[in-house]
Amino acid sequence: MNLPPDHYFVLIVPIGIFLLGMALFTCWRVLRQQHFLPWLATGYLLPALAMAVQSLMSNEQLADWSVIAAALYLVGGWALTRGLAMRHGGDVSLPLAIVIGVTTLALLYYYSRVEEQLWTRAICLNTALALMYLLPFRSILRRRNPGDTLERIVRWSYIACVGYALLRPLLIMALAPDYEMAMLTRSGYWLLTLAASLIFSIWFMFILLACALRDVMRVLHEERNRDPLTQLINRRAFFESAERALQDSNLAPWALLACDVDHFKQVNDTWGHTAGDQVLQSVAHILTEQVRRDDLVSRFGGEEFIILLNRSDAGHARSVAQRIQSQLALTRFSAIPGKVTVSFGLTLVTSAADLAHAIERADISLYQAKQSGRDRICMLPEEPPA
Ligand SMILES: Nc1nc2c(ncn2[C@@H]2O[C@H](COP(=O)(O)OP(=O)(O)OP(=O)(O)O)[C@@H](O)[C@H]2O)c(=O)[nH]1
Repeated sequence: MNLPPDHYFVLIVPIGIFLLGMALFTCWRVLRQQHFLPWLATGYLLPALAMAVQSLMSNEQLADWSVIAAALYLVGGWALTRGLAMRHGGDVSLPLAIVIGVTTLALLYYYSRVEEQLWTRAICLNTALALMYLLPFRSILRRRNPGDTLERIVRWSYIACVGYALLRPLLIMALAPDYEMAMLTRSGYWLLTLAASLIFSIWFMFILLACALRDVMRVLHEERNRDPLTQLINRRAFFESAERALQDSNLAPWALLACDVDHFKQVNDTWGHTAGDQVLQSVAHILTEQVRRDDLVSRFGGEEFIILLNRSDAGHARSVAQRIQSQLALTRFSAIPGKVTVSFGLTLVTSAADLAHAIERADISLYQAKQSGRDRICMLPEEPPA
C-alpha cells in the first residue's frame, strides 16, 4: 500500500476501539457474571478490524473488500445490540438481523462489482447499521422508570447513538454530490467518522463498565448482608442497620423480639433437612409480612430470628408477636404435615449502646419462654427505663 507515513496515524482510532473491546472482554473474564460483556466486546473488535483495514485502502481496494468489511461491521453491530439487549433483560430478533445483513451485503455486492458507486455503498451500510442499532430499542426503553442515574445515562446515550446512526446516511446523502474524492479514507469525512466512532465507543464502554461494576458491587453487597436461605439480613447487616436506626430519634421507642422455632430439630429429624429449610423460609416470610417496612427482621443463625421494631413499646411488640403466632397457626406447610410454633423473648431497647445487652435480655426471655412450655412471649420483669 502506497500511503504517506502520516496516514498510518488514522490507525490510532481502530486500534483504540480494538483495545476497548479487549478491555470489555477482559472485564468479562474477571467478573464472569456479566454475560453481555463478550457480546459488547465483539461489537467493538469486529468493526475495529474492518475500520483498520479500510483505513489503509484506496477506493478501488475498498470496492473489492466492501462486502467482507461490511460483514464485519454488521456482525459487530448485531453483537453490540445483542449485548445491549441482554444487559436490559431482553433479546434482539435474529431473523430480522439476518434480513438486514443479507439485503445489505447483496446491495453492497451490486454497488461494488456491477455498478461501482462508493457513496451509495456508504449510505447502504450506514442505513443497515442504524437499523441494526434500532433492534434492541424496545428492550432498552420498555421500562418507564429506568432506575438510577447510571441507567438513565445508558438510555440517553443509546438514544443519542441511534440518532447519530440514523442521521449519518442522511448526511452522506447531503454531502455526497459535492464530496467526490479520489481517496475516501484520506478525506475529512473519513476522519470525522473515525472520531465520532471513537467518542461513542469510549463513552459507551465507560458507562457500561460502570454499570457492570455497580451490578457486581450490588451482588457482593447482597451476598455479604443477606442470608441466602431466607433472604433476610444476617447478623452483621442487622447490627449495622440497627445501630443506624437506634441513632435516629424519630424512630424511638424501640422494642426487640428474639424469635425461635420450637422443636425445630424434630422437623429436621422427621421430615428431612430440605423440609426444615422450607419451614425456615416460610417463617421468615411471615415475620417480614407482619412488621412494617422500616422494621428490621434478621436471621441470627440456625432457627433464631431477631426483630427490631421502631416506634414500638412493649404492648405493640407483643401484639406483633401474637400476630405472627396467629399467622403461623393458620399456615399449612407444604413440606410438613403439622403446625409450627415459635417462642419469643421481648425487650425494650433504649439506645445503640444498649443493643448488645438488649439482645442478651431478649435471649434470656426467650429461654424462659422455652422453659415454660414454648409457643409464648416472655419479657423480663425488670426492663431498663424507656
Ligand atoms: N433445615 C435446617 N436446619 C437448621 C439450619 N440451621 C440450623 N438447623 C437445625 O436447627 C436445629 C436446632 O435445634 P435445637 O437448637 O436443638 O432447637 P429445637 O429443636 O428447635 O428445640 P427448641 O429450640 O428448644 O424448641 C438443629 O437440628 C440444627 O441442625 C438450617 O439452615 N436449615
